[in-house]
Amino acid sequence: MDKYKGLNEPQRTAVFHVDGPLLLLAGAGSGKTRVLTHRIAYMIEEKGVAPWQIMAITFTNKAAKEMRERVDKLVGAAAADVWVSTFHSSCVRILRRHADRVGYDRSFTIYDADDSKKLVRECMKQLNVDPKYFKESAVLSAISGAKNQYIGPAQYRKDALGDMRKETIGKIYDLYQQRLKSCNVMDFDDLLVKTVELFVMNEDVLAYYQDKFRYIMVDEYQDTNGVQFRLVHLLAKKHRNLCVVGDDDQSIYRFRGADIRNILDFEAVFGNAQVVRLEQNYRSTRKILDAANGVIRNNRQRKPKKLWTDNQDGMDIVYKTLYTEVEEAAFIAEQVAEGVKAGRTYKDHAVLYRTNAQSRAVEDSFVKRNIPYKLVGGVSFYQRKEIKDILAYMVLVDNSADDLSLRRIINVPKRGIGDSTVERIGEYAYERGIGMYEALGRAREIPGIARAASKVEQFHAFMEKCRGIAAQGGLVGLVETILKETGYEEALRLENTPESQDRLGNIGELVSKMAEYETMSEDPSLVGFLEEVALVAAIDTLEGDDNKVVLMTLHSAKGLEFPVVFLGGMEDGLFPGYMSINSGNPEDIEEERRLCYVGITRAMEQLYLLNVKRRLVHGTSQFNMPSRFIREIPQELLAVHETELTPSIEAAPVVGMSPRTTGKYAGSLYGSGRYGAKPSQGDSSKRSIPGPSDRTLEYGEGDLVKHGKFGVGQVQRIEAGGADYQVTVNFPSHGVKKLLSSFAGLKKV
Ligand SMILES: Nc1ncnc2c1ncn2[C@@H]1O[C@H](COP(=O)(O)OP(=O)(O)OP(=O)(O)O)[C@@H](O)[C@H]1O
Ligand SMILES: [Mg+2]
Repeated sequence: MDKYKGLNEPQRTAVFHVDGPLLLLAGAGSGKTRVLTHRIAYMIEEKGVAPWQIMAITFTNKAAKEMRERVDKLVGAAAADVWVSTFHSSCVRILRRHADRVGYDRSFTIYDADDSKKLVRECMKQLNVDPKYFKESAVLSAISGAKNQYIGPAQYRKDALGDMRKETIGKIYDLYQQRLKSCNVMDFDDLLVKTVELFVMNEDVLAYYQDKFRYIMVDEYQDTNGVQFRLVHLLAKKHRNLCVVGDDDQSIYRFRGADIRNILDFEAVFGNAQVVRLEQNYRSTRKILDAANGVIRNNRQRKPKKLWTDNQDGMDIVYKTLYTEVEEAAFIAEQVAEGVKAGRTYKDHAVLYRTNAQSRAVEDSFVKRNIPYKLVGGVSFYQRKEIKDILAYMVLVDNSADDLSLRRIINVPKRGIGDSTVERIGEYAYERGIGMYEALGRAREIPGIARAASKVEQFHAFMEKCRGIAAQGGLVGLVETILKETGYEEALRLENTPESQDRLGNIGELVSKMAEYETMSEDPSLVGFLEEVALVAAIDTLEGDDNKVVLMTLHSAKGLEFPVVFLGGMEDGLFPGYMSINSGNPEDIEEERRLCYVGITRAMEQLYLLNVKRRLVHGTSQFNMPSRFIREIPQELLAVHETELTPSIEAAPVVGMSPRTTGKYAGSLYGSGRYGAKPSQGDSSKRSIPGPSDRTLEYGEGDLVKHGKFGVGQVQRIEAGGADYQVTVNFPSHGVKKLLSSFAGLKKV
């Protein structure tokens, strides 16, 4: 039972409560996820629960991977059969076995958002819906919203009666769903919807899984939506051994249908639930935690709670205003470089932002300074054109009913099959109720494509050949055939531009991934590979062992932690965004505030809050006020920098910086010596202090210094003490130390 010594009392209560419903409701960094992993260990080792009877669901693939690793470490090989996965991958696993029970072939394909959008576009075209009035993305998000609430097309159309706009969307939804089904394709939301449908319609299947998964755990439960709730409820209602874990203050996916009531109503839905609250935060320094508490307490819609910590006060939170986003980015790069010089690793640092577009400037500055970084989200690897092209070939080999993939590549690279030919093939197939691929085999019969018929036949023959190769296994062989015989690779090589080189590099990466998949997986198959690819959420590109700075949106940072966190763009209009400021709905600001709370609580030791006076957004300058969330942080927690403040930002507890023209831009936040440790200190220009023995120190109050034993710390006070200086330094890992400068060997970092 030694394993459980590292848990506090309420954590242990939660770990040892195995039977019956359990709600673990607690703030950020209080060890919720840690409880889950220990609970799995406890059930297997102490309660004799079979690993395959345990299902643990997390929100992102990255979180699932991390949980898997932690469980493996705690339990060892015995844990291999525990299902640790996201909702989506659990559903895929279930549907691969039973999709026929909901009218799909088990080899169904999975569409990503981009594919779905294309299909919506096609449906709109077929229904003559004017894209001027209906944006695909809006239609798709309405469809997705409906699916998240488990509302099917029929129900949607019924509810829409009388609302013209909704009626139209209902029609599109209906056709979209038909088209998906006829191509044997599911979109991301369908994975959940169809699994729920499977259980609702097939009692035997449900009973099987209810008995299989006797113990169910869900992390980040505050962000579950309607269909996810149904799924969990169906699975758990027989044995009622359900443990959900979450924090209402971290509910940030309302826009994707997350329903905070799922967690707030848990006790009502599952009677006799044990409720455990955790209040001690183990992740962050006290200052960081106080800042987070300062922000979140402004939300009205929350269960009051207060997190405390035994951790050190830690360093002041750095708040800095720069002039442009380019300077903001340069500043971040500078700080990372300094941190690394002082002994941190790159991956200790994370840059979090509200919108993906903000990453661009940061990336540029990192490239300039040779700082390795990893972008999570944005245009992920699998969204790149060349990757999607090659994968479309492979999807078509796997599932010839997938018309969308066929359309994508029938003339890529160009092989003389024009748009009108493709349309004719589509019409021909549609009239006969067959797939386009089947129609290719009858090219000669298709009216109006006479000249292209032989090209179509050639393409068909080539695809047949590929299917032959695939049937014999050999993924790499298949992809190489595609790359060579279609001329795809050659065309890029001839183009010989930096972009085409880049694309070739990406393709090379894809081939290596396939090779790796083939050697690593127990039972490699084309469909298995494609599944893995389809499930790679953006977050997956974040591999633990890569020593790189992580750049990602606040949304994808949920559940993660980093020693140093930069929150850029702390501006009203960006964070919180204009939409939420102007919506008139206070809930929108509250959601943004929760996101801010999530962001702050990712930081373990050091937090930077940054904003700029002028930001280029879509090519136009925006002049934003500092984010209201900054004002909500107790001012004494912020490191203030004396500077020539402009009147517009003086009102906020702001640190500005002098314009670039007046001198060197603050090379280091502390390094320029113009920062005081406390705002109250007023003048903090302590570039160097003349000392008793006429020596000068290279650091001033507020500076970061490195000590041989204690690591990096922040200078709080420097006092002249006879022949030497007494320097008070706050080391996050060792607390506040008073040192004599001549002995301490402190180096400014
Ligand atoms: N009892 C404990 N003793 C020491 N460290 C702990 C304890 N509980 C949790 N921790 C550590 O605190 C950090 C936060 O834990 P964890 O990630 O489980 O929190 P969480 O509540 O899931 O946070 P979030 O709300 O952000 O998901 C981790 O580094 C974890 O190892
Ligand atoms: Mg967690």
